[in-house]
Amino acid sequence: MIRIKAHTPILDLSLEVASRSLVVLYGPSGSGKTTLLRMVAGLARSGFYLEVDGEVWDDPLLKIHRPPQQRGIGMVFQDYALFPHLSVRENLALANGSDAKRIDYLIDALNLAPLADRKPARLSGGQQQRAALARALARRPRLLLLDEPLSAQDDVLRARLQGFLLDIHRTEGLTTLLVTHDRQEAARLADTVVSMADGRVTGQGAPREVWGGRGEIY
Ligand SMILES: Nc1ncnc2c1ncn2[C@@H]1O[C@H](COP(=O)(O)OP(=O)(O)OP(=O)(O)O)[C@@H](O)[C@H]1O
Repeated sequence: MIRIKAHTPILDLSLEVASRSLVVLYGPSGSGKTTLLRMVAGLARSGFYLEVDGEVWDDPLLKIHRPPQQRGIGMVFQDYALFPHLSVRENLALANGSDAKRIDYLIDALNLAPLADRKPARLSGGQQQRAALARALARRPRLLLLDEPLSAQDDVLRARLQGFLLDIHRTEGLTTLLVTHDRQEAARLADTVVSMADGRVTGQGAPREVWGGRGEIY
């Protein structure tokens, strides 16, 4: 279970989601989705309590703050944050240099094989996004934090990568928090949708509970 209670000027919410579930954060621009992911990642420090599987990661009263590198997370934020002086393969190796098989698997699964020796500046936006996703997975995280991870992909690749994400989420027993603005993507991927507006949670449940029907656009 992930439990978070935030009382900040930007976020005012109390949220519980099950471990090993794929949680989609859904809401208008500025509703606080990225801020919530940054809190779980350990990139924000004050005004919230966070507990993951019974371990307290942030508690302002007890002055507890677990550093990001000790959280077992893989993350893709909107700036990708790839190291510019390293090739795709070297970026992945920095995350998990001891597991070449894992790196080869991810390079292949994310359609990066012909690009593995290129530096980020010589990649398209969609290719950089896939490299960032590969790097997030390279370190075998237990918690995956994805801020619109497929937004720069074409429709065909996007559908295939949704399948890949679902598959790796399930087979590796990950807990995944994913932001998307695409309701069909949310309906396909989510065990649970958390809808947000103005820094608050406005709904939580399976896609059909939150949106009705089969969770599709209507
Ligand atoms: N560094 C910051 N300093 C002050 N306010 C910020 C900062 N970053 C974000 N905000 C504000 O916090 C609120 C939530 O922003 P956040 O980026 O979490 O929204 P979001 O739901 O992820 O939006 P989007 O869908 O556009 O990415 C917004 O009102 C935004 O203006």
